[in-house]
Amino acid sequence: MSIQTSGNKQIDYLPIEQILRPIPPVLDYCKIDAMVSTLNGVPKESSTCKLENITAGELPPVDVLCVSDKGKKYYFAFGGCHRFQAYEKTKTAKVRCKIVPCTKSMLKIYLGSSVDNFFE
Ligand SMILES: Nc1ncnc2c1ncn2[C@@H]1O[C@H](COP(=O)(O)OP(=O)(O)OP(=O)(O)O)[C@@H](O)[C@H]1O
Repeated sequence: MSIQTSGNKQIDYLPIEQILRPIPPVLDYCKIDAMVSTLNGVPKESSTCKLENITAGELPPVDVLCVSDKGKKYYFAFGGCHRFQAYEKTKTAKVRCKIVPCTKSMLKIYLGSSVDNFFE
């Protein structure tokens, strides 16, 4: 659970290819393998999660920022790099998310002037 979404109980499922990930991941492959095992229904703890906190078959939702621009919605994730890898490895088409409404100028805090490269 994150500070941004602790009060948001709604879970959404977004197609993985619709989520933009501007920051290159730094990966712990043991963690990805443990998450794959959890998604496959065999809960396995990792460096950031104890077995008793795991639900077999699913991973905690990823926070996704949603920006509307010129009638189109754009989705950005700045975290969740291990969960995305686990979803790709298990060929899971939809990512379990918590969606946070955001504006282009808020996004600029993270992306600087390169923010415009992400919009049509
Ligand atoms: N093997 C696992 N099975 C189920 N849940 C896990 C497992 N490992 C970690 N988690 C949970 O997944 C969430 C994300 O973990 P973690 O932050 O380590 O990875 P991440 O997907 O790279 O996210 P971020 O980049 O935002 O840190 C946490 O709530 C953590 O408790």
